[in-house]
Amino acid sequence: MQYVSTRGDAPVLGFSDAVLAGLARDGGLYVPREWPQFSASDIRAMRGLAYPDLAIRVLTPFLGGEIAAPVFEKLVREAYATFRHEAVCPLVQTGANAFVLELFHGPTLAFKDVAMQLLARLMDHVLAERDQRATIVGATSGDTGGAAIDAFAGRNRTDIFILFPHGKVSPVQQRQMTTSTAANVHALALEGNFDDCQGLVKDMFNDHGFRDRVSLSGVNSINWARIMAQIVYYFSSALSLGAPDRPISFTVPTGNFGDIFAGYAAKRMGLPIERLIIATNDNDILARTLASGEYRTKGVFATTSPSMDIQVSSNFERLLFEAAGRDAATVRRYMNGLKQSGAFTIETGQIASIRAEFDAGRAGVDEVAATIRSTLEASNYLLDPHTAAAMHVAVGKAVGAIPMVVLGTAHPAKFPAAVEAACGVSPALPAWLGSLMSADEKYTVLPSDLKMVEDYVTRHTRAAR
Ligand SMILES: Cc1ncc(COP(=O)(O)O)c(C=O)c1O
Ligand SMILES: N[C@@H](CCOP(=O)(O)O)C(=O)O
Repeated sequence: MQYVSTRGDAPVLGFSDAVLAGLARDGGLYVPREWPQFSASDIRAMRGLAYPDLAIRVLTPFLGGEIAAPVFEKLVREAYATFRHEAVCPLVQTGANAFVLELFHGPTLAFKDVAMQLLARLMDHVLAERDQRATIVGATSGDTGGAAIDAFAGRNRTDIFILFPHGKVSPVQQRQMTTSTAANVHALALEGNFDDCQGLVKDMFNDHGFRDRVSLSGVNSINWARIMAQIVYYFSSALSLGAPDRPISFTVPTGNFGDIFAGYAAKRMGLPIERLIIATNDNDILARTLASGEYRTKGVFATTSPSMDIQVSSNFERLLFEAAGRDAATVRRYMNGLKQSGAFTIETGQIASIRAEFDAGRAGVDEVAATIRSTLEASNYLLDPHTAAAMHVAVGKAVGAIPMVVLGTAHPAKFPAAVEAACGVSPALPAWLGSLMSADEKYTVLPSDLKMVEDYVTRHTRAAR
């Protein structure tokens, strides 16, 4: 398997190089040259597999033979042994034909753990084989940072720098980043919002001198391996509900479009998915884009679902590449428009092809709170605000007998204030995270300034040449 850039002007890479590359050198995102295919009988044969075995089956075609089967199996088993639920990603019924796919049983209580635990092990393996080190720089609106720090803490071949928007993440999210005692972990509170953090990370990748000097790698969903690992739970949940003999729809709380793009990938690989529904909060750029065909950024609003407070939705570029028939020139034109004027208009045929697969809806802060309350009353099920945004959208989009799976992307205890304000119940952190809120915090506040962040990284990484 080879990986090509959505902007068509970067080297074509094999799997291991794509894992280390993060962003392509032309500013684009890597995608597999073709989608592995599973027939209905291949999918039927996956029924009953334990999650790690399913992951091995679904993901092996992406490796292109670069990682020996016993090694990959060991990495996968170790990654999912960190989860505290036997099913890894269990499916819970919350209504007639309505389900929540719980993705928050990993070490940091968010869906990011599913991919990050595997990615850290894959990177370590590739770096060890090459006897190299890497500097990881990541941006977070709250959950990626904690998951990445947990997965990479103490790893000898990587130093990790996480940029989070100062004062704009929940206290639990912040402490998951700032209480690590590992010497290779650096939490950086940036004066700005998530889009500023993500913009700086991309600028660092596009500064090739810096990139090469520190052997830069990325752990955001710009890294193909993040998306890849997230494909598996679309298969596991659909199989539980009768795939491939029954189509399933998914509603996904969406920010950077990584999670829902993994669903699109699963569909392209043969999984019978009826609709992929994008749920946004008040930062509704994707819902507006689907309605109007124009992608137009406006300011970021702070909401009770802070991890979705995003305007520049990185992985939408991967979808545009597919919708444009993999024409990199079209993607470059759109991305230039975004850079120059904060907007671009999607060609008519392309937006029609996106609408054929996707639907979208928005949940405002009051609707999120009302959904937390009503779901608790009706189903005795406590939602976090991100999952609640998706639940609100899903209710309006459910169609007849087709099961609707809402992706449960975070544990409610990560957002106790918003949950308590909505329904009066303050969810407690699991006992094994008990010391989190009293541990000492360590982080550095930096302005949203490329040079200052690059200088900080250069001074603190062990990978600088
Ligand atoms: C809890 C939670 N839900 C939803 C999202 C949105 O996911 P994505 O960025 O993959 O669209 C995020 C952040 O990524 C998140 O942390
Ligand atoms: N919501 C995310 C933002 C970064 O997304 P990623 O999937 O690209 O890492 C977060 O919680 O940090």
